[in-house]
Amino acid sequence: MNVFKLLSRSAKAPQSLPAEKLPSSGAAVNPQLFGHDHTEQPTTSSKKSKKRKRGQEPEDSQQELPEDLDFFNAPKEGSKRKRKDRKPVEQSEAVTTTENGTENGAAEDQDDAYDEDACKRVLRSHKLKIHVLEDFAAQLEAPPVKEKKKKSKKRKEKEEEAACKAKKDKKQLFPRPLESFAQLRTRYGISRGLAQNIEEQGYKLPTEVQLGTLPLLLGDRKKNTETEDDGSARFLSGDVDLLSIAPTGSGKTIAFLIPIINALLAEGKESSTSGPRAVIVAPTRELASQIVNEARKLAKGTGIKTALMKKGMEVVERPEEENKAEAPSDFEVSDDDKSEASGSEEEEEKKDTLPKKQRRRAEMVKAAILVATPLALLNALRLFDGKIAELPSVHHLVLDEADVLLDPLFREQTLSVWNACTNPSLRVGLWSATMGSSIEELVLRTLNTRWTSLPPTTPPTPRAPLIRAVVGIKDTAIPNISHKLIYAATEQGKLLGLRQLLHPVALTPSSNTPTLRPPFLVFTQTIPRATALHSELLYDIPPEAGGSSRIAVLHANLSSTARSTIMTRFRRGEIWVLITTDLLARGVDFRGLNGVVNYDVPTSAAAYVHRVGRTGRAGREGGVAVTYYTQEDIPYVKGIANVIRASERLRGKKGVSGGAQGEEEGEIKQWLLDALPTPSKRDKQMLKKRGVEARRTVKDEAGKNRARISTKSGYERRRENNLRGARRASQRRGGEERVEKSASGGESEFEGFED
Ligand SMILES: Nc1ncnc2c1ncn2[C@@H]1O[C@H](COP(=O)(O)OP(=O)(O)OP(=O)(O)O)[C@@H](O)[C@H]1O
Repeated sequence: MNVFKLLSRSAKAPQSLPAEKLPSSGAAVNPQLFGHDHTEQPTTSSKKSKKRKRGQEPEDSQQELPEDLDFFNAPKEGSKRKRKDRKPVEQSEAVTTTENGTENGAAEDQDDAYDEDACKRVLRSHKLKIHVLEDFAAQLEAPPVKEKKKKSKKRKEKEEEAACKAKKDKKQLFPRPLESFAQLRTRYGISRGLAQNIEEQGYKLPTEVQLGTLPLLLGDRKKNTETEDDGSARFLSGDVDLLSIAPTGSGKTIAFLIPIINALLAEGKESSTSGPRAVIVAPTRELASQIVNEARKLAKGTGIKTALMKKGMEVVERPEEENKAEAPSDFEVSDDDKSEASGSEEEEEKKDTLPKKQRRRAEMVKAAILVATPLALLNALRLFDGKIAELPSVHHLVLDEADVLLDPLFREQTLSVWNACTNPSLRVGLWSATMGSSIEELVLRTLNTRWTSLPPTTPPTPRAPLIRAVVGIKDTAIPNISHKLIYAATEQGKLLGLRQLLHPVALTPSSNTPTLRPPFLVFTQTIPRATALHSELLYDIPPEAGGSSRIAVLHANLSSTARSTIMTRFRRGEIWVLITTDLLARGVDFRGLNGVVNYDVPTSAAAYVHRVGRTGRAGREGGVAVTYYTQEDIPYVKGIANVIRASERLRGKKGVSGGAQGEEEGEIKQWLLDALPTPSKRDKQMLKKRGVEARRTVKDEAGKNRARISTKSGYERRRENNLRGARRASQRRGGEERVEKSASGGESEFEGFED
């Protein structure tokens, strides 16, 4: 008897969730994950907030919300400025208005009520920790002197001492948290156009990562002018490099886009012609195009353009000879690419009237913000002689999903892009929901190398500090979803389990299977497994419910058009079940996704965090993450079980330390954690690199990659194989007979036409 099977059977049947609590039923009243009350009521140093536990309804949730909190509802008549009436905001005007002060000044009066204790309390309640990274603090205390001579022993010792000291007094910062998006204009003086766009997007209450990092990146003007400076003013000037680790779906995208768009607007029109001024790198095309959409919405009407890097676009001027060699006569930029390249529709219209030959040259990116995958950008930067062209115009570099971009898989490409951004005042932002310490070290090393290789300036330019902001517990899944870790024993068991999820019977409260309503994502380890699972499940959805059109597969081997069509259909709700690989594990935002199924276990704890983070976005409750594991996966499941337990601890479940009595019971019991083996470091590395060995793709006789996912037993499959073999053999025999006949006087074979 298998102990895992026995024990997982004993688990309590999960209760079905009320319909209104599903992610697909709409946006959450509050997008924050922790410490809601501090932002619901303006906090002052004298007021203490009452904490509400996650999952518990706010007292007034049934009542009508105050207007400033009712931001997810349709705008009431007359409450919103009409788009048509809005004049495009001139960049210069935006800056002038900003400099002249606030539009209504309403939030300014609250500023004085906030003292440092209040800041500390709010940041703590939102589980937000902000530090200046140690090495940097040490170096700021003793700025690096570029030495020609070898360091003396004494000097080395001194430096080590300074580093130790800095480590001890690790500098924690307490910037004034952003209470509402309205404060972006009143306190941080962002441009009016940008503020209007934020308002039109319905964003009012900032999430944890936004309330902590926006003040850091926009620069707290007030703090800088205060005389009683405790030394933190230089870190709050806005001129910082940032490492931000915040839960999935917590709104990191707008947290890095708002400061960039604002800075570009402040720079003015003059610099708009000299190449991209901000580069955002993302690991997949899907994520990159999502960022482009977000940026375009935020920068609408401001004159700031955003482009998605595509094949055939250029970011640097090439010598004439290279252009000739690089533009083959049959090359033409697709209509789609063209509009992305310049971002201006009028320009595109003009170009369409040009003779075809003139349009054949690669499109030059004119947008101020360029979003790209590392490889696409690197290809565009690669010169004829193999060298990488420089991008000195870039002042802002963002690595979204920084840990995967700096992982060995993308590392070389990402670092090449980073090093191509040669502007000495380049500010870098690294964002992700997970960040290993080795990645942090790599970031520090890279920044150090870049700093020491800069030519000396007079007067010396102060080094920008590297600040790290962490929301919640690092590398943990979001607390607002429920996790099911199910032992399925075999591959067939997993398929049966998934079929139960697809079958409407699974939705009844009495059912012993998890409740999972479409739309949901199903993750597999490899592309062949995703396609095999798709063919197996293709006819599982009844025709009355839409049949095979409701289920689709998305992976990197599909054309980009097919990929974007599937994404659009899934977002529209036409596809209910999307089978995919880790291609969609990171960053992609499907707001109303009800669940995630890990059909194959993720290859690391971080991969689990990102995969399951596709549901429960922006504080939505009711998302479910189902993970099946088989006998082969047992050596690797402990990491995932630990992540689930930590997430349940954040949620406050019973049976998990920190959980209160009377709360729901946690999914991961102590006996399971005790029973699961701890994988070695090497095992973990191998798993990350190769996945579960038993699930790796095998090549069939025809040399094609095949993955077998089927409910058929081994006996049935053998019988079918034998039959197929017999049929092939008889066909071969028939063919040989025909050849023999033709050789002995039959029609001669066709041997081509004579000249
Ligand atoms: N302040 C806010 N209020 C309400 N919704 C928000 C807010 N900020 C962001 N959102 C929404 O939250 C969703 C998730 O945002 P986003 O994709 O930026 O998350 P993320 O932190 O980058 O997630 P991931 O780690 O998965 O990449 C988006 O639909 C976005 O529109």
